Order: sequence, then C-alpha cells, then structure tokens
Amino acid sequence: MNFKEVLLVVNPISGDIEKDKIISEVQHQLARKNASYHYFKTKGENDIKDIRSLVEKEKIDRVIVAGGDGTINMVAEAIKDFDLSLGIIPAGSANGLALNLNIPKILARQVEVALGDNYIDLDILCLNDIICLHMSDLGINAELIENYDASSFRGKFGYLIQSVPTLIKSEYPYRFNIRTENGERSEDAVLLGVANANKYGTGANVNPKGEPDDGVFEILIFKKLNFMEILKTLRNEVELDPSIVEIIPAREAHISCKKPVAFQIDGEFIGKETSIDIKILNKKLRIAIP
Ligand SMILES: Nc1ncnc2c1ncn2[C@@H]1O[C@H](COP(=O)(O)OP(=O)(O)OP(=O)(O)O)[C@@H](O)[C@H]1O
Repeated sequence: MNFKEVLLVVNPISGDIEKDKIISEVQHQLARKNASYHYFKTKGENDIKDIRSLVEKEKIDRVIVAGGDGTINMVAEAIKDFDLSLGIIPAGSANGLALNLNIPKILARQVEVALGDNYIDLDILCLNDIICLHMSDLGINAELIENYDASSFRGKFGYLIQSVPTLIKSEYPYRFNIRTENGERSEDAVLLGVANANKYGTGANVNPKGEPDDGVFEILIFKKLNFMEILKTLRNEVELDPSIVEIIPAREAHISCKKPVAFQIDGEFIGKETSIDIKILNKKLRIAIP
C-alpha cells in the first residue's frame, strides 16, 4: 500500500443507485489500512476545478470514483496531470469502462480492487479535446443515444423503443473522410467507431483485438447497410460479425464528413459534428484493476 490520503468522489445522482453503502465500505476498508478519508460529492458544475483544488490542498495520493462513465471521464480530466492512480466503483446507468476492465460485481471486492496494487496504464484518447477512455462513435449509435436522452424511457427497453424512430430519422449512410498516419480514404458507413477498448457498455465486443494500453486506438467502419443487424450487435452481448465491420488501427486521425453527424463519447451525446481530431495524450491514466 503506497497511499495515505484517499479522496472518494461520488456522483449522487448517477444510475439511480443509493451511494451510502459505497461510502461506508470505502470508509471501513480505509480505516483498516490506517489511511485518511476525504469526500467530494459532485455537483454537475465546476467539479473538475474543485477536485483539482482538493487534491492539491489535501495532498491526495489515491482517488476513487463512484459513478457512471461520465463521472469517471470527468475525474480523469481533473487528475490527468497529477501523478495519481484511480480506483473505480461502477455506479452509473452505463458502466462501459468497468466492464472493459473486468471490475468485479461485489461492492467489497470493488473497493479492495480500487485500493489494490494492480494497475493498467490506460491510454487517454482525446477527440476534439474531450477525453475518451473506451468507446466513441459517429452515426446511428450516437443518434440512438441522442433520442434516448430526449425520451423518458430508461434502460434496455428505452433503447429498444428508440430503435425504430432512430431508423426513420437517420440520414445514414454517411460519407466519411478518414485520415490517419498511414494514409487517407473515403468510406460510406452507418457508424464510425473510435475504440480504446473492446466493448460497448452493453457488452458488445466490437473490437476484440484492441488493447487499452498499447498507444494505439482502432477506427471501426460499420459498412453494411443492415441497420437493425448493427443495432442488435451494439445492444447485445454478442461477438461481432466480422463481415459488417472493418477495423483500422491508428495513433492519430482526422475524420470529416460534409454533413453534421451525431457524435458520442463514452455514452455521452456530444452534438452533431463535421470534423473530429483524434489523438492519444502523452500522459497515461493509471487505473487499479483486479
Ligand atoms: N449533483 C449533481 N446533480 C445533477 N447532475 C449531476 C450531479 N453530479 C453530476 N451530475 C451529472 O451527472 C452526469 C454524469 O453521470 P454518469 O454518466 O456518471 O452517470 P449515469 O447514471 O451513467 O448517467 P447517464 O445515464 O446520464 O449517462 C454528468 O452530466 C454530470 O453533470
């Protein structure tokens, strides 16, 4: 154990989950390790700045975050320039990063892992200067997330009932220009993914050979125009059918499209964009894993 001052960041509203049990378990395990406990409850605004100040003021040497992917990305942004490792307690409606890192399901084990000594040095992707830790895309999946966000139905059922309106409204396929360090090409695609990890939060293993710590990301070109088949792949725990996607590894890339396309990063709808700059930061994010 190489820490004394531990900060727990909790998103009180993520995933409709009571956070009291998480807080008690972290306090309990820290007391056993004689480490000090510090607490930060997110507010949804100015959190990055406030976390940075707290880390400096209290000389924090380990951070744990309890929230969904949005909260983890926010904390990653706050601490990326400090020499700190991060433990994650999945507590969101989507927990795609935790799924990719095989974070256990039982709370006591999650806290043990978060306070443990086994790490991955995760690549930090930056898309138009926004952090991406596992999976972003342009096209129909982002359109689906946009429609889901605007509707009142949650969970798998919420996505299911948005499939048909998304299909009707979508202007797919999109013509993307893709430039990487290895060359340039144009492709018609229903969905263009940018993957740091293997899976979507739903469990769909769309990038089976990707490694989140190898300094390379993958561009996934979903070409076949079978919209329902692609949605089924993304929304279910299935292996990818290789005939519907082409995978290009890259270290940096620029993607453009003449008409604005829906764009999401790690499950958060960002907006409609015509141009995406993708790079990998020099700094890695050290995350505690089983
Ligand atoms: N105290 C708060 N009140 C309201 N919103 C908050 C608060 N703290 C954080 N947020 C918001 O929570 C969002 C992040 O939620 P996160 O993605 O971690 O959980 P989630 O349950 O998966 O959410 P979602 O389903 O919206 O993705 C951010 O938009 C952030 O602004």
